[in-house]
Amino acid sequence: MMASQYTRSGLFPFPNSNSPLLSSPSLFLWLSFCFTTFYYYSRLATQGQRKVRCFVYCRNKSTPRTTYGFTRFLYLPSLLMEKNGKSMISKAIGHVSFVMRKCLFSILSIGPVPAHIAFIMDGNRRYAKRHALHQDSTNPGSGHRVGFKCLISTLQYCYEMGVKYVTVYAFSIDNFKRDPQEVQSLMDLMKEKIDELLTEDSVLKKFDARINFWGDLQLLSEPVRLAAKKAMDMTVHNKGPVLSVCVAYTSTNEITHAIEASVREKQENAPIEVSDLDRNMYTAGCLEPDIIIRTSGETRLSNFLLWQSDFTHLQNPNPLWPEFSLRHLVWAVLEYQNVHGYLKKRKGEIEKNK
Ligand SMILES: CC(C)=CCC/C(C)=C/CC/C(C)=C/COP(=O)(O)OP(=O)(O)O
Repeated sequence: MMASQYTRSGLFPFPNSNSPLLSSPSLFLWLSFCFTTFYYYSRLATQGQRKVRCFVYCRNKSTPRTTYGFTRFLYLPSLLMEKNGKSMISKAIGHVSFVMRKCLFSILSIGPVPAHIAFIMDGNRRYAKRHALHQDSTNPGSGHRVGFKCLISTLQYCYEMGVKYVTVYAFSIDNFKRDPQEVQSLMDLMKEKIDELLTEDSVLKKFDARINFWGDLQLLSEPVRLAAKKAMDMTVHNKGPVLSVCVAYTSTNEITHAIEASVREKQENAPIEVSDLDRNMYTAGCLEPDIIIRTSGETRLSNFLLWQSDFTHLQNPNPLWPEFSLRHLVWAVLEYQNVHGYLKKRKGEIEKNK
């Protein structure tokens, strides 16, 4: 039904747009320019320099001496300027990337910026397998560790863009059925990472963000439950954006709890309204997600935010979660801007007929 409203137009290989951004070729060219420059800078900062540095320090026997000497000569200034483990050049590149992101996000904000983005962080184990990360029965969480790093950079981009709520599906109730050693290792990782989120230089501190944990927290191991509670208490008065972590969560479980709580609140035989359930959902007080992004190309919602997603734009990019990057996030927002007008109109019509 939606597809019939679309026609291809102009420079942008997208359906017809309601967003002023997508319908303007010059802005699109600007966006492409900013993004490409940023992308190559950030690649240089994260991968290139590290690889070259490894190469310079750990020359193996097969490296030709001239190549080794030449590379060393080229990168000597950056090595000399190294201060506190981080070279001044990589710091400068960090600043440039930040400015490029600012430009990119201010161009993006010409269209509607989503207030709430939710992520199903799928594909961490497949990533570990594909990249042959050290992962055996005693250390099953290496893909999830890379996944956590990706979560931190994604949070940073979302908050810089002006997204107020970010929600992530970190552990479903069904995940407790996995191998006990894997569950234990994920719980240990969760505890470690929650503690890390409370440190001075964490992304939560930087943006004065609040953290929520949604789910049947009684099912969690005690250390994780206590860490989650401590994190919620410590950030409850923060005024910045919000991170909600769904752990020991399924949507059907959330709905069941909301029904039970609504029944408890009501007088005998009083009818239960949709608004009663809304009030008793974990998500009460939070806007419905504008976009749900599930990585690794999976197209199912897997019992995630079913109650809250009737007007949500679903996105299924192909990369595994640890490979998800700024480029995929920007693409998701552009697609959302493209369908935003249609979703808003449909929502208005349905609310009018209620
Ligand atoms: C504190 C905090 C928010 C921590 C979150 C850490 C993190 C990245 C958790 C992801 C958990 C998870 C079960 C992902 C699904 O990938 P999968 O294991 O199902 O991988 P697969 O799809 O390849 O099987």
